[in-house]
This record gives sequence, C-alpha cells and structure tokens, in this order.
Amino acid sequence: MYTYMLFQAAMSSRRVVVFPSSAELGPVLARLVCDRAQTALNAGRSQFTLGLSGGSLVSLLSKELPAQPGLDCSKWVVGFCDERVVPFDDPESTYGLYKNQLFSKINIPENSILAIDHTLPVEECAEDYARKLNQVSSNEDVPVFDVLLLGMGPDGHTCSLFPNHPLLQETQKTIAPISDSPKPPPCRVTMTLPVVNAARCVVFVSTGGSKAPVLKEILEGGEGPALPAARVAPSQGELLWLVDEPAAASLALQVERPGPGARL
Ligand SMILES: O=C(O)[C@H](O)[C@@H](O)[C@H](O)[C@H](O)COP(=O)(O)O
Repeated sequence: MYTYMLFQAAMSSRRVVVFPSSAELGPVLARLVCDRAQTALNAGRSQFTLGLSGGSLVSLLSKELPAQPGLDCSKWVVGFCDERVVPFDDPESTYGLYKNQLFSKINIPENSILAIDHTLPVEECAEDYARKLNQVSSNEDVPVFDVLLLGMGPDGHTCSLFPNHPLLQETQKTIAPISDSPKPPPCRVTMTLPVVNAARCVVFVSTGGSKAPVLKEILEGGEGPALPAARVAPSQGELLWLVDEPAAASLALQVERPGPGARL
C-alpha cells in the first residue's frame, strides 16, 4: 500500500497533453525544449543537456526546432537516450539521421554532440558511451539531463528497454549494452532507468492509433508487470506525455488540450 501511495505521489506531477495531430504537437515540443534550455542557462548552469531518441522524433524535431525564432544552441550538449551500434551512414543509425536532418541546420558545436563509437564491440561501446556522458553534470554518479525526449513502441518499450528484459532491473550501469534487442538491429546501447529517472524533465512523444491500447495500459494501469515506459517516473523532475488524438483515443483520465501557441 505504501509503495502504491508513493507511486501515486510520483504520478501526480505527470501531465498528459493531447494535440489534434503531430502538426500541432511539433511546435509546442520545440518551444518546450527551448524554454527548458533557457531555464537551465538562466539558473546559471553552463550548458543545457538534451537526450534524443529515434523513431518519429527525428523528423518532428528536425522540422520544428530550426524554425524556433532566435534559436541559439551554442551551449547545448546533446546525447542519445539509446543508439543502434551500426555505422553512422547506415540508415538505422539514429545519430546519422539527426546529423543529416537536424545538426546540419542548428549551431550545436560538433564536440557537444555525444555520439557512440560504433567500431567497438557492444559492451565496450556502452562503457565508452557511459564515460562520454561524464561531461553531463551528475548526482551520485548518475548523469542528470535537463531534458530527455523519449518515444514509445507499440510493445511499451522506451529507449532500448524492452518488456520483460533483464535490463529493466539494471541499477549499477548508467549506459547498458544490449545484443538481443527484439527490435532490429539487435546490438544497441541504452540509458538505464536510473539515468532516465534522474532527469529534470522527461518528455514522451507518442502519436498514432497503434499506440492507443498500450498508452491506456501505461497511463491508466494494466494487470501484468509494468511495461518499460510505465517505469519512467523522474524522482525529482517533470514527466510529460505529448500525444495526438488517435493515440489518446482510449484514455479515460483527465488530459490537457492546449490551444495553438501554448507553452508547457
Ligand atoms: O531505436 C528504436 O528502435 C526507436 O528509436 C524506437 O525506440 C522508437 O523510439 C519507438 O519505437 C517509437 O517510435 P515512433 O516515435 O516512431 O512511434
């Protein structure tokens, strides 16, 4: 019961925000990222740290972020919530997609983009990437990102944390290797739940009707063990779910429906 009450308390800071479609969601997401960057820098931090995910986020951010008025990314440090261990010119490389679609359009310094070394075997690649994240300020050795942007698969996975996978129990590593990903490609590195839940702000972006059943299970509770995305509950930070109407179609809980130009 006590655990349940703690769970409910953590959930109370969660916001579920519904948009008619990605066309309305995208600009609000981009504004949110820029606002949190401003907050970080105004608070006297020397850098704004952002974690990116793949999937539909790549094209959404690549369209909306460069369109933000007065965008200045010179103090941004960008990492990846997970990454496929493939060469950067492979169409499966998340870094490769962002490099072509986004990084070429905004002024993030090249050495502030923390990419994996895909030439290493997956275990060493994870250790190497964990060391790279040491340049993000940390709390008890866990990097604390200002904002993490996450996607969610129709199976409830997020980052490369898949349902029923032992990595869900990982508490020692900040970045873990996975060589049996049920979704190809099999070799990946991923942030672990302690890192995700240490972030100041975690934003899920989930769109499309195929997400409706799993979104309902994650946000309103299901009978089986908690799915990976349901285990995301930042201990001190904000949790936002930005979804479109088709994804939200089965939800009974109270949601926000902001108008155009809204700031979250
Ligand atoms: O590495 C991956 O396989 C993808 O990054 C994946 O985890 C993605 O984030 C989700 O499947 C959500 O995808 P959509 O945003 O396209 O729904």
